[in-house]
Amino acid sequence: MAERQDLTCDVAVIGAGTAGISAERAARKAGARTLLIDPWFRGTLCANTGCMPSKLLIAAAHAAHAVRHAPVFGVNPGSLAIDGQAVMARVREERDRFVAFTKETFDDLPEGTAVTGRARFEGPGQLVLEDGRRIASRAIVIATGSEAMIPPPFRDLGPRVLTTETLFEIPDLPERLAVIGGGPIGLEMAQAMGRLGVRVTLFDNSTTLAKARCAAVHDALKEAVSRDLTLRLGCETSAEAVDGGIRIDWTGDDPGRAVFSHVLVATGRPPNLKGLDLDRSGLALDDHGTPVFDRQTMQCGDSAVFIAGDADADVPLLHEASTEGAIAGRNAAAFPDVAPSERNTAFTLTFTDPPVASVGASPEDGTICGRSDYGNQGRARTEARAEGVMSVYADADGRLTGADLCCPGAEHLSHLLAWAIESGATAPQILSMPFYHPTLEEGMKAALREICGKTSQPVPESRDFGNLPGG
Ligand SMILES: Cc1cc2nc3c(=O)[nH]c(=O)nc-3n(C[C@H](O)[C@H](O)[C@H](O)COP(=O)(O)OP(=O)(O)OC[C@H]3O[C@@H](n4cnc5c(N)ncnc54)[C@H](O)[C@@H]3O)c2cc1C
Ligand SMILES: NC(=O)c1ccc[n+]([C@@H]2O[C@H](COP(=O)([O-])OP(=O)(O)OC[C@H]3O[C@@H](n4cnc5c(N)ncnc54)[C@H](O)[C@@H]3O)[C@@H](O)[C@H]2O)c1
Repeated sequence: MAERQDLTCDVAVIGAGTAGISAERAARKAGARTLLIDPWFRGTLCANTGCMPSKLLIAAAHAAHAVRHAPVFGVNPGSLAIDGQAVMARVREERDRFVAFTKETFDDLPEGTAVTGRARFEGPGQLVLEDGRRIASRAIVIATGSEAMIPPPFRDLGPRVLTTETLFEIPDLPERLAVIGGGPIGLEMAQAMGRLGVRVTLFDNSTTLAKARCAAVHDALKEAVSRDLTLRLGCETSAEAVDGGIRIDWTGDDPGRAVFSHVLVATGRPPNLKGLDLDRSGLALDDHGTPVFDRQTMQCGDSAVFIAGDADADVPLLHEASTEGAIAGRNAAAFPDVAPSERNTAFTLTFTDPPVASVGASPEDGTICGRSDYGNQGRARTEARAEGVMSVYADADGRLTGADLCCPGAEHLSHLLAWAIESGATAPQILSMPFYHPTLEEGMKAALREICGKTSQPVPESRDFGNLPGG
């Protein structure tokens, strides 16, 4: 039998996804000898089964929608034919390119850094791989990601029940799809499938989609997605495998039953910590079994263990995984000289059409709110996509604190608002910036002026405040 080769390093990173790659890189940059441990090194969740394949499917849906919408402009492209197999083949082909890019990162690692295996805690600060090799390290970063949660009624019903681990592997578009869960995954995939000609019903046991914080934004989102799919909110579902599909029974205002060729379960992604034997780690765990940590240092208590990405269940988003990895890796290398880092303004963006975004503080009592209606906005009208709203929040001095939006261009407008909030800008300061005409950005002016009015902040005198020509 080959002799076991224990491994030694300064920083051991568990998980080679976005957070782990970033942590290893940051620790190495800080001078640490690192190990990056993963059972597969398959590339990141983002590239394989997350952000990128989902956006590829959405891109196909946009193309179908544009063709369907073209007659509004007097452009008649003829009848629309969607080749489901070609749609899915392109998703996989382009996805594989993204995966190959992320895998190139592993080729660039110094010799011996990548360790194939599954790590778990054997004791405080002690890691072991399933083949028995032990890892001696000064610090550890946990970056094991998240996994799809499948509620009991949908378990063990066979391959017709999909998660995003399997959705992008289906050879053809489903005939009739039930989507369980109206969070970002459910909404993005349900609308995309609907636009690609799939009959889609989206079920959520809550009455709020995408955890929307603003009623006007929620109404706009509901109205938009209802054009592409059937929404059933506030209902419980049960499911059974039957000939040719999965039968779903639902409760609620309009209870019923239907058979779907496929079901996509998108009911949340808890952290993937099960196999880590955290009970042996000596770390303080919360009620869900997740290590208690400081989000400015990513340190778990005062231990030499750090956590980053979806594994910490804080903000399961790509840019946060990457930032948290960098903070955790740098601090793991410097341990015990751990330094806090400023975190970015909270920001979520769901890629529906129109997109829905939340930035910064929520519309709490005492916050000033200004609103822009995009239902008649000039540039949006030229493109026959005038709909939705933007709510912008500010403190009593007119300083922007948050925003909720569901309107054309929200993907970009929400970035501008996040940057404005993070730079501490006030409504009058943003109003004195240049606004080109005709643009979707001009639509923001109404909300900003309303904030000026409500906070007695002067609208800049050198700017006209009448209605814009054309909308
Ligand atoms: C369908 C979908 C769409 C998404 N779209 C977006 C989007 O548009 N924008 C956005 O910001 N976010 C999006 N996200 C979220 C984003 O993809 C995640 O927040 C991010 O990829 C998490 O990165 P991570 O490094 O934490 O996890 P991962 O990339 O999953 O990495 C975890 C790694 O840990 C490894 N691992 C697990 N257990 C062990 C162990 N015991 N030992 C060693 N290794 C282990 C795994 O093999 C894996 O490689 C989406 C997610 C999904 C599912
Ligand atoms: N554009 C993006 O940034 C993007 C896109 C996709 C995913 N993500 C990330 O992935 C994470 C996971 O996404 P998600 O949409 O799976 O989770 P989520 O937790 O955000 O939403 C889950 C939804 O499912 C509903 N639900 C839960 N249990 C249910 C049940 N038994 N029956 C019916 N409905 C049920 C919830 O009410 C909720 O609306 C998100 O938190 C997000 O951070 C981000």
